[in-house]
Amino acid sequence: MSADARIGLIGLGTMGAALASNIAEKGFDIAVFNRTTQVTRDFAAEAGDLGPRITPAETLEDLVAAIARPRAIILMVPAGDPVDQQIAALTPLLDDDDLIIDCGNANFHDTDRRVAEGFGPFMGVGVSGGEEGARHGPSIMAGGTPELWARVEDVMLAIAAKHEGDPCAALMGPGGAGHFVKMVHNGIEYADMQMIAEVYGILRDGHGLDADEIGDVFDAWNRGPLQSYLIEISGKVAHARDVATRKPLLSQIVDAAGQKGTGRWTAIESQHRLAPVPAIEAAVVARNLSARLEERARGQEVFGPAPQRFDTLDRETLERGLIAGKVLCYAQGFAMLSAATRDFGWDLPMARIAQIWREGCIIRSTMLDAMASALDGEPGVNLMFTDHFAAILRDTHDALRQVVAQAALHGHPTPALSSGLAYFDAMRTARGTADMIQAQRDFFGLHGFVHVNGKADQHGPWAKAAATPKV
Ligand SMILES: NC(=O)C1=CN([C@@H]2O[C@H](COP(=O)(O)OP(=O)(O)OC[C@H]3O[C@@H](n4cnc5c(N)ncnc54)[C@H](OP(=O)(O)O)[C@@H]3O)[C@@H](O)[C@H]2O)C=CC1
Ligand SMILES: O=C(CO)[C@H](O)[C@H](O)COP(=O)(O)O
Repeated sequence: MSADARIGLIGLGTMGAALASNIAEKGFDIAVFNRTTQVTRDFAAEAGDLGPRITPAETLEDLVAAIARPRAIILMVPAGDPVDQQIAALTPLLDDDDLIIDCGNANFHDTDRRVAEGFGPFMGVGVSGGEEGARHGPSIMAGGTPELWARVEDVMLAIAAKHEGDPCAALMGPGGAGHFVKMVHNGIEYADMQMIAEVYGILRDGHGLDADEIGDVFDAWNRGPLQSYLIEISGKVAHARDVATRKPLLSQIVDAAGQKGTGRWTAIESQHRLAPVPAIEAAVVARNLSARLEERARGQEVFGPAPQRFDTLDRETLERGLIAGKVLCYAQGFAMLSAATRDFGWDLPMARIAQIWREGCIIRSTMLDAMASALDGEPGVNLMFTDHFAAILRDTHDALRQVVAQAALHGHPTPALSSGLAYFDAMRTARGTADMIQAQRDFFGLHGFVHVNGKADQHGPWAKAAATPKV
């Protein structure tokens, strides 16, 4: 076997097979390996014109032998133990300077740990865009040193999606930075999807539209300010038919959402970073709640069905409410990235992140161009406060309020939209209600508070009595 492949790839599943084909199509020779050998054989057999650029390997030894030194090997296997298992199996076969690149959705803490373990050069790279993105151009969020990035940058830029010729691939920072950015990307994805699902519920159960009519609404919105991949595919799925029954496909799908963890990790990590992302948290909770099918059915028996028909919201208000919600999803996500820059000593390229999300990834949206511009001069700013998005929110927050209020009055759960609105209102309330929290904490625990006169560690009149030991 000649050792001339530019790169290797392990894991020919949905993403790995597409990524390997993309790499070969861009002119790089690639060696591939899959745990189940038949998958490797089938992949090679179906490679067509790309066949000459693909070396199928049936053992890890053959894979390693087929790659030019210093080697670079992509892992595209499920996050967690499979990655550690592959690293353990590969490491004894590799030279000291061979590079392993985990392109799956790893938890960034695992990526940091793997780098710290020092088994050899290692990068954690977030790849977004699903199968189609991986095949024809994903958005790539790389983590690692500039030296390691330089070794694979040509491949990554070649296979990435392009926005007006600009590759949607960049180095985010060291260690787990790439996987952190991908995690937050997925958090925004969860919140955006949940808001769309909530509006879908209002159109279906509130306005009584059928699936095709709902599809038409999303199609129309995709020609306006909401234009984005998720709105586009929402229109397509609404129009789709179930192959077996010819009924609208949506009506044949059990409404229990799956999840692999990235949204949950975003919500958990946001708490550690003290970076509020309530719309993302609400979206994770909504997925968890959706899975409680039996309890929800019981609740309907006990209380009667919640969502009622209503016609007190017009389509334009719904669209404008969703625009406000969408801006708030991204604002929360970018604020979390900003907190990570602060906490981890990273220098996440905020504007560049918005740029590389403009194509290829699941949360691509026409809004990202303006987000990139807004973050360019002021990377740490909350997008809510930038001229462009403040103007949009001034124009649309009332619509979001109408959507949330009307939905609540008519029994439609809108956790993500409601959380987005509460975030907006909290973030524009200079004098909130935490004075009560601080006084309560001081009352029962003598935790102290800051007085408005500037003095810290102050106590209420109860302090002396509370401090006196009981006899
Ligand atoms: N699907 C998507 O839209 C996206 C997925 N990702 C991430 O990409 C990664 C791969 O996902 P995807 O392609 O969808 O997954 P698939 O389930 O389609 O494929 C998984 C691949 O990993 C291999 N594999 C599974 N377990 C092991 C193991 N213990 N050791 C070695 N190989 C193993 C499988 O081999 P075998 O054939 O033997 O089972 C298969 O090739 C995940 O981290 C996922 O989160 C990232 C972006 C988008
Ligand atoms: O990373 C992705 C897209 O960006 C994957 O599609 C991921 O699997 C989506 O997350 P989940 O399965 O939790 O919905």
